[in-house]
Amino acid sequence: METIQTDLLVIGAGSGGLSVAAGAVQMGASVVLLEGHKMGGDCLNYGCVPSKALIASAKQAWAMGHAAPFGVADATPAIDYAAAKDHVAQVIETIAPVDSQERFEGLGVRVIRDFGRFINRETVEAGEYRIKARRIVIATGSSPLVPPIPGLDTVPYLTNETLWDLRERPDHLLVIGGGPIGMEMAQAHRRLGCKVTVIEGARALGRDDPEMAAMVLEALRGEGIEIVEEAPAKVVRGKAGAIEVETQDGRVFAGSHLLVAVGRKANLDRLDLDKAGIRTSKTGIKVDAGLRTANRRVYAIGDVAGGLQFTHVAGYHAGIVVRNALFGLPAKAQTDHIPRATYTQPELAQIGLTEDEARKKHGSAVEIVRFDQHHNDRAIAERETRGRIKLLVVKGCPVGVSIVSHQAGELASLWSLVIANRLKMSQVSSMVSPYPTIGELNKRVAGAYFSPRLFENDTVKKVVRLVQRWLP
Ligand SMILES: Cc1cc2nc3c(=O)[nH]c(=O)nc-3n(C[C@H](O)[C@H](O)[C@H](O)COP(=O)(O)OP(=O)(O)OC[C@H]3O[C@@H](n4cnc5c(N)ncnc54)[C@H](O)[C@@H]3O)c2cc1C
Ligand SMILES: NC(=O)c1ccc[n+]([C@@H]2O[C@H](COP(=O)([O-])OP(=O)(O)OC[C@H]3O[C@@H](n4cnc5c(N)ncnc54)[C@H](O)[C@@H]3O)[C@@H](O)[C@H]2O)c1
Repeated sequence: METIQTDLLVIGAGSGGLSVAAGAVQMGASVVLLEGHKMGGDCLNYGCVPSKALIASAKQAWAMGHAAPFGVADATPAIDYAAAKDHVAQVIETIAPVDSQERFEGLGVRVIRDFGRFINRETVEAGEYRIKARRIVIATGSSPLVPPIPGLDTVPYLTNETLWDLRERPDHLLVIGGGPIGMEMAQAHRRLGCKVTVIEGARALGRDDPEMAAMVLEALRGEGIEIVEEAPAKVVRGKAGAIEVETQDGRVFAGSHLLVAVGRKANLDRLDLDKAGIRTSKTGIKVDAGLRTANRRVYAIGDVAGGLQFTHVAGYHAGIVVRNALFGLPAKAQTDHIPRATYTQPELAQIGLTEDEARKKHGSAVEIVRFDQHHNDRAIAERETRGRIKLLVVKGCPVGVSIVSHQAGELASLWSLVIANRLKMSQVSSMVSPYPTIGELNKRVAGAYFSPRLFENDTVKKVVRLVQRWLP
């Protein structure tokens, strides 16, 4: 067994771990990176990248069938599901070099392709190596949660780890779980010609503002997706090609394939965390605001830290840990300004607080401003008029923004900047957006905030009349 001494040991080469390793090594630290499975982790291999690639195929198919209003005859797309999966594989292959072992070794990181487990508070073993590190970052991510639904273990089912290898197009895809994974994959498959039924135990897109989620759900139902809510799956039965899901209210839904998308579980099992004095909760590793675990030498970031589970959050955590572990700076992870988007069409984005959360925190001080996308000229030109921005403002500063738009994810970044820097609405309204862009929506909602203050204000009117009298 070889013993290695290093400044920083990173366990897991996914979105979070790769960002820490790249940042730390380029700032002069010696870095060892462990990866037991695929470089790039969930996002590249089983998550964001393949899902967005399949959504892109589905969008092409949809556009072909809905071109007539633009003066281009509709065509029935000849969908080759296996070829769409080839597209998915090519997209992964194109991005993979950025996350590869070769690239990281080129940066000076020592990459070990094995699973790591703690043997004491400062040492981890991986295969033939024993690594002793000044600081350790756990970035082992999460895996699909497979719920203990009776019968599930007797039928073939898909998760986000196996869906990408499926070559035959499902006739009828049943999806258990109406969260982001379930809804994104439901629409992609519907547009690729499958029947789709989503079985959701509570409210579909339930983490989002109900008013905004309802707009997306209406659009998805309009495309022919059956979305059954308040119907927890109780029993699963059947065989390949003929699967049934019975819900708690006794209804039975039959389909050819089943996708299970009911959330995630943190990857803790292989780590032997008790040997390092690291504590866990139901959702993952317990960390403080600086992402430090109960063992002060060890940090946990990304999905395994049990909070928000997004690639950009793992990347943000990486920046916090680099500041803490390398420079000893007391950086803290905030959540106020973290955006998220679900890439259905229309997309659904949230930055900061939802209306419910804002009312709980700020009570009657919350002002709500809405601006609908059908007033946006570019949206009208592109026939993408479904959408709304809903802005929550407290004492002149935005505290939350919910967006439904075909470009909601693109519109979100501005509001992250605004909330992160506690900018005021007056500063947002000083921005000029090029015409005609969907981005004008951000400016127009700021305008909608000021309109009543300016146009329905007697004092303003008196001042204008007075000034006009004196002007030459
Ligand atoms: C279908 C799907 C779609 C998604 N879409 C989006 C999206 O559009 N936008 C977005 O922001 N997020 C999205 N996510 C979430 C995103 O993929 C995760 O939040 C992100 O990958 C988390 O990064 P991470 O570094 O914490 O973990 P991961 O990327 O999962 O990386 C963890 C790595 O650690 C390795 N590992 C585990 N245990 C050990 C061990 N003991 N030793 C060594 N290595 C180990 C694993 O093999 C893995 O490679 C999606 C997720 C799914 C499932
Ligand atoms: N666009 C994105 O950024 C994106 C896309 C996909 C996934 N993700 C990340 O991955 C995480 C996991 O996504 P997810 O959709 O699997 O999880 P989720 O926890 O967001 O949603 C799971 C849904 O399954 C339902 N459910 C649970 N048990 C059920 C049962 N027995 N029967 C019926 N419904 C049941 C829950 O009520 C919930 O609505 C997300 O929270 C997000 O962090 C992000």
